[in-house]
Amino acid sequence: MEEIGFLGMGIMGKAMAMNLLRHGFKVSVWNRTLSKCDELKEHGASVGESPAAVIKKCKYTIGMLSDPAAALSVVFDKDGILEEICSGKGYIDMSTVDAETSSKISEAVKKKGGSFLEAPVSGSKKPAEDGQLVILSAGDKGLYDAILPAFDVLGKKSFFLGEVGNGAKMKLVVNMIMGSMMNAFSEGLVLADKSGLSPNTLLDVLDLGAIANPMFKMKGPSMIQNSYSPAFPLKHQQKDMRLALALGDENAVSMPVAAAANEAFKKARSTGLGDLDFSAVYEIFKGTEPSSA
Ligand SMILES: NC(=O)C1=CN([C@@H]2O[C@H](COP(=O)(O)OP(=O)(O)OC[C@H]3O[C@@H](n4cnc5c(N)ncnc54)[C@H](OP(=O)(O)O)[C@@H]3O)[C@@H](O)[C@H]2O)C=CC1
Ligand SMILES: O=CC(=O)O
Repeated sequence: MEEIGFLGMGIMGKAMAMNLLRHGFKVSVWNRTLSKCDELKEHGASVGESPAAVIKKCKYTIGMLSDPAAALSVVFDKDGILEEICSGKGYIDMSTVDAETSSKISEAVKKKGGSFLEAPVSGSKKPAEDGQLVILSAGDKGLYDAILPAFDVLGKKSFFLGEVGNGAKMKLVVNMIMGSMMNAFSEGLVLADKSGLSPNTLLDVLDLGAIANPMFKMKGPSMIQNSYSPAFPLKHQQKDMRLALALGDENAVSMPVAAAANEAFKKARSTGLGDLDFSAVYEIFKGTEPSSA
């Protein structure tokens, strides 16, 4: 396949670009903080000086940016994607954003003759490293078909969900559920501890029953040790709760559980936990500050 552009070398983007390199793809990368491209360069990537430069060089470019503001910035700002996107080129935004942001980008790219696919992912740092993401794409079907060889490396399953916005909405619903679960899990760990039970035994019991899941299994032991090295930063989980609640507003869906979870994530952010893993919301329920990160 032709050289693939990759914008955004954060936790996810770096792992995904590395994975493409490992599988023999030629990759051209860009990151706002340029030094984060160094490791990729050592592994054979070329480095572009701007999003526009990467788009100019590559037929297909992937973006993995933090939030709607960042996703819009790489498209619309100076030296952004719109300066070079044209007929025959495609942009694939894998960031988690709302449907409105995605539609804005899609319209602008299409107006320049380019094609657009949104493709947010489910799965965190480790699945990104291992090529085990779940890819939730929507938009241009031709672009989806063309980029599938790369998706097959990045993910274990790719969905095509139809018109732009459907991928974004699906991702927000999934993360709304995940954020709410993390809150219930944290409350349960505190309740076990305060009522004289062993949180470790709780993990064993949970893992054998109907609500066993990879998230409890993976995050539980480190949470009990107050260890929150970021795989999925808490500030991004709170962004996803906020965007999911807005989707609930638009559709008049009452979401009291998600609203309460959002408050806990907001509180965690306000106490300086935003850059830690989203499981650090546990500290809010314990009513303590983390002793280690
Ligand atoms: N981490 C995870 O487990 C998962 C994350 N996601 C989603 O993927 C996306 C990326 O997440 P993750 O990699 O964890 O996030 P990080 O915070 O690690 O990385 C964010 C990236 O966005 C860039 N960025 C931020 N603001 C701007 C801006 N204004 N202009 C240009 N670039 C900008 C950062 O650049 P710089 O280095 O210069 O700050 C960095 O490359 C998010 O939408 C997140 O919700 C989805 C699934 C899992
Ligand atoms: O968006 C986060 C994830 O783990 O999926």
